[in-house]
Amino acid sequence: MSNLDEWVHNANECITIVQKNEKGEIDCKFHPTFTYNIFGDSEVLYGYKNLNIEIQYALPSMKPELKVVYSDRLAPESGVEPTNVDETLSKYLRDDRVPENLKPVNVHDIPVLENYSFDERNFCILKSKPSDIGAIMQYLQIFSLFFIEGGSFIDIFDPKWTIYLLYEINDEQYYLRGYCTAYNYYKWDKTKTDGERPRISQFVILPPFQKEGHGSRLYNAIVNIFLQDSKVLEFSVEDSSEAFDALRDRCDFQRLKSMNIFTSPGFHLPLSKEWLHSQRSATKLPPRQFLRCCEIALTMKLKNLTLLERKALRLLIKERIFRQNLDVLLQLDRPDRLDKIQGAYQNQLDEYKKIAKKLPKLSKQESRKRQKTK
Ligand SMILES: CC(=O)SCCNC(=O)CCNC(=O)[C@H](O)C(C)(C)COP(=O)(O)OP(=O)(O)OC[C@H]1O[C@@H](n2cnc3c(N)ncnc32)[C@H](O)[C@@H]1OP(=O)(O)O
Repeated sequence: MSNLDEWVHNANECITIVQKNEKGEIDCKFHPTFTYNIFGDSEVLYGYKNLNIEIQYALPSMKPELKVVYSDRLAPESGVEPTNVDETLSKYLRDDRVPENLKPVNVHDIPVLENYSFDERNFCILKSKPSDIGAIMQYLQIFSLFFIEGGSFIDIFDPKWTIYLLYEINDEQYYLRGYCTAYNYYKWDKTKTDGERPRISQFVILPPFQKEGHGSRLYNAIVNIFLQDSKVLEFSVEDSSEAFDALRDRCDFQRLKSMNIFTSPGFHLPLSKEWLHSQRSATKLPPRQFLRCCEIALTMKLKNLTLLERKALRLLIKERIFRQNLDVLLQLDRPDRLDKIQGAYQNQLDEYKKIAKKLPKLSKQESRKRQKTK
């Protein structure tokens, strides 16, 4: 047998996802980020030389065609069973809980939430129940495995799911650029019996189109829907990733800024529980995310804070760190616990300073110096 490395391949590098338009022209090509759900934790494929796997998606139906090409395959006498690429991958290419031969979806019929242009290209965000677009959803599910760590298939027939699709429109053809699913939980409230708490579950912008602002556009369009819907009392995010956290912080901070939260009369240290409660409910953010945005804004004002205000900010952040890590911290003796909290506080402050560098500066009014008292 020749060099062993020739027969072993990283699945993420071997697989290429290709989108083709209705004329069969290539729209874009990219690799998956994760394949551990499909091929196991090592994401390794064995037993082929020069292995090349293409999953070709036909737009707009997203019907996939799998093409596996290699120059040589290990013979049975070698004692090594080559990975059954075709069979293993095919199980995930289509959600087999969806009946076959569903009526094709006409993308033009999906309700439009928003249109926008970027770089002289046109985009639209569509909103649908996944079951209404089952013919597309059956093939889209694998993208959550490919791009979200811990991603999984959703039950498209559960009416509590909503899907938001992002398409680029060119010559009246629709090109998929990303999507987001959200699940509608019930939220109890004294004043409302039909309160809802949607949770953003899967959020993907296809790799060639990341870092162009589409993720922020899609997130803001979805949040605007939540803000306009009187039934929605709060919205949250399921198992976020580092990149999505960054996007969320940036978008939430800017929205709160434009809602004048940081110029509200009660926005001063120490923050009162009443102020936090009254202001947060209008933003529909979960308490932790609302507080995080406030802490970022206060960190941006750090230079203008008095010693007492700085102490109040330190206590605010440390108290939150303590509450969030109660179980672990209570197991430490007092000096170690204080040390850990101080370290976590310092890291948090450094993180906020990094985030703040990418945010628009606070206006003079927002970051005004404390009025000197005589
Ligand atoms: C709930 C969940 O599903 S968590 C999992 C989230 N999904 C994933 O992790 C899957 C893989 N990743 C993705 O799908 C995407 O990277 C996302 C969703 C995380 C982000 O989407 P994007 O479209 O890249 O976001 P967006 O473009 O708005 O912002 C990303 C960065 O690009 C920058 N950017 C935005 N527009 C431009 C532009 N025109 N030129 C250059 N940079 C830009 C932003 O400032 C931001 O910078 P930062 O990373 O330094 O903060």
